[in-house]
Amino acid sequence: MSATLLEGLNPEQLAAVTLPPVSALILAGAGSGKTRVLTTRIAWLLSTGQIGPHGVLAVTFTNKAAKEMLTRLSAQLPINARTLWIGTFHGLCNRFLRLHWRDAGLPEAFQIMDSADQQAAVKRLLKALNVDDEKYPPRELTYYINGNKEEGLRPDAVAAHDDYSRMQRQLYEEYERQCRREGVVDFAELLLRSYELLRDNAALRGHYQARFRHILIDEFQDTNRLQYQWLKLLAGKEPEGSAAAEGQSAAVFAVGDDDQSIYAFRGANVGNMHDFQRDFRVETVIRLEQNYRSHGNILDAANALIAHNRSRLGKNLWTEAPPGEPLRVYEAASDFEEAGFVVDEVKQMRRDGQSLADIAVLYRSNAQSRVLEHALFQAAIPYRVYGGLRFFERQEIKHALAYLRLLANPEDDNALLRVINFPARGIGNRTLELLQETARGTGTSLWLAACSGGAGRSAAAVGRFIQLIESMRHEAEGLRLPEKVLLVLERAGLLDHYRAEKEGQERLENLDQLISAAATFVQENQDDLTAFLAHASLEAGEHEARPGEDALQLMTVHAAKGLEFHAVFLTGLEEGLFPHDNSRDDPKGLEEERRLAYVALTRARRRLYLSLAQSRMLHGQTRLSVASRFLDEIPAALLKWLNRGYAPAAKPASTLRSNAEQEHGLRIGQQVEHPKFGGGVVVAFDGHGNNVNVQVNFGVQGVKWLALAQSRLTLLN
Ligand SMILES: Nc1ncnc2c1ncn2[C@@H]1O[C@H](COP(=O)(O)OP(=O)(O)OP(=O)(O)O)[C@@H](O)[C@H]1O
Ligand SMILES: [Mg+2]
Repeated sequence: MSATLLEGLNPEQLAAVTLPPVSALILAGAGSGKTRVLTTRIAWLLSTGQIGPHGVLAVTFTNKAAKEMLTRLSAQLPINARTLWIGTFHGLCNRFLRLHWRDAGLPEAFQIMDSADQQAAVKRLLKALNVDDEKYPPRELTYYINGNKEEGLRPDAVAAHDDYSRMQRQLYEEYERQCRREGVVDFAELLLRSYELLRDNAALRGHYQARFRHILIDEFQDTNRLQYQWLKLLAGKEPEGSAAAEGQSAAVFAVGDDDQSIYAFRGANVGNMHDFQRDFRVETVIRLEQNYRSHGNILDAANALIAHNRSRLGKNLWTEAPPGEPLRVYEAASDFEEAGFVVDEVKQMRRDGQSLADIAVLYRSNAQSRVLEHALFQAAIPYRVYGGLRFFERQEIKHALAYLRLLANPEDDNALLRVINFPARGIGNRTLELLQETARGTGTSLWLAACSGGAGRSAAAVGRFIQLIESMRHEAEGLRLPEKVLLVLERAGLLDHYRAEKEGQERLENLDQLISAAATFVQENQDDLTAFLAHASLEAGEHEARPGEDALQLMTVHAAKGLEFHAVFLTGLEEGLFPHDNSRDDPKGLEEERRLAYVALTRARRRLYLSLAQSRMLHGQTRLSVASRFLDEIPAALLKWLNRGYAPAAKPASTLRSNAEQEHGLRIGQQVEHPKFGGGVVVAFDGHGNNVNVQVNFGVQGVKWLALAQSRLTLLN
């Protein structure tokens, strides 16, 4: 059995798969067979009877990778896949805590909070304690809590040197109390709690150390400190100096590529690769240098790109495969045209018999998917957004659409239920039940029930919500569709809400894309809210790939790690987008962006498209952009420009531009300052010359039309 398992492996791979039970590091570039070696080693250990399924623990980076590994193993071997501990760090910790909830001090049915839940919990806490959330912004506090947990620090171990940090520490403590009371754990807690349980419970630790004799970890370069500490405990390397643990530690088989470390921004510590060699006295470091995935030109491009990074462990990848075709570069006039290009090429490949599932469209930021999805929708090409949601299914988009639906029709119960308490305004479940009862009793909508004052104790809060919707409806009259969208985002408090969230940046970018979607809709169709809402529902559901249906794969570059496809489109290769604005001025950040680009290029087996757009719609407006430096870092001989130097579109795609914009630099979404009304955002303007009128949303001060010449407005950005 093991002979066929090992067939086709190259000598280094074979050596790695059949290593004796010692700790080892497999350091190798993309597509060199790391994941394959890891899976094959598990199969080899099992099939040669060196260990039973219960003795293996393997960590993957995604749930999908875990599932694939399990499927492959149970196809190869007569084993019950469920006995194998294969999963992500979070998945494995969850499994561990479910088994030992009592020892871990958790309720049996503890619930897991995702990051949005956690943020909401922190906000609730601040409110309950009457803490000023401007002084202690929820986002910052959540970051503080998670950061400490990832360092393994409980409140009593956190250093605090002034009043502010003492308060933070106290809030951390209160937050923990609240979680305990409610029986919930956040992501960081899953890990920390598992770690502490192993650390403090000698019997359990002994049991698991004796059990898991082989621990294997894929994508080791992206583990964080706490994950590494947890591994050390599990493998019997902790506590330090404990003689009992020495000599019987598990064999840890770590597989990684420093060039693909792309989660430093979330605390991943590539230094773990170095520490691992020291802590586990690793004597065997195996390098795999043959790439089996990509054609030569693709590999050469990736190698050349990553060579621009300074901090590397250094390795060189080669392939026996032929050079193949050059990389195809397409410079589009606009993001719409870029999407059109992707659609045309996908159609052609489909005609040539290529399955859609083996084609991936990659982008740096989630919000970029909107334009691509729109083009695919129009071309009726089924697609799936991998590792994320389709644009119109994203939480923030659904919230914004629900407000818009209420503007169009306040008696839309679903929309009302979605946002009556989002952002939180103190309207609880009991109030909603009461409203629903009233509505049922009188056979009316929730809106009418709410208007009739049937809201019990929270009547005032409900009243304010009704007022909010009414005033938005009033203000929206006569506004253009994209302006209506912006008005809703501002007035309903969605922008403020997500600005305060730790991971809110991506959601803000998506909301921004909703304004752009509205602007496009007006251009292509009509300026009508109801029609736009219908369009959004259709696009959300219509061409959704059915389970099992062949579908194009859309995803962020982060989500593509470890995967491979026949053909890959890497889109949006523009300065500011990729490399991302956030990292351009920071050399470390730039190197991480380059590693990310390296991950993207190395996903392709045979065909790689690189595309960029000279203009892109942001905030409902067209912005011009410059080609990404990464394109210059790939040798020109490997690139085939399909249309170099394409002239920008003669007319900007946005209809929001007007004379005023040129003369006064005004634009929708612009921040302004007024001596009397304070800070505001431009929502509309018209007229020209000396007669420009501008409409500004001053938040609590209301939305006002001002004559620009006399307004004493300062334009801020
Ligand atoms: N010895 C081999 N012979 C033929 N194909 C191989 C061999 N080793 C690996 N492959 C194939 O090469 C491709 C890349 O392998 P794999 O995904 O394991 O690489 P990896 O190093 O894990 O890549 P990444 O760094 O992107 O995660 C897969 O299709 C795999 O089946
Ligand atoms: Mg891999």
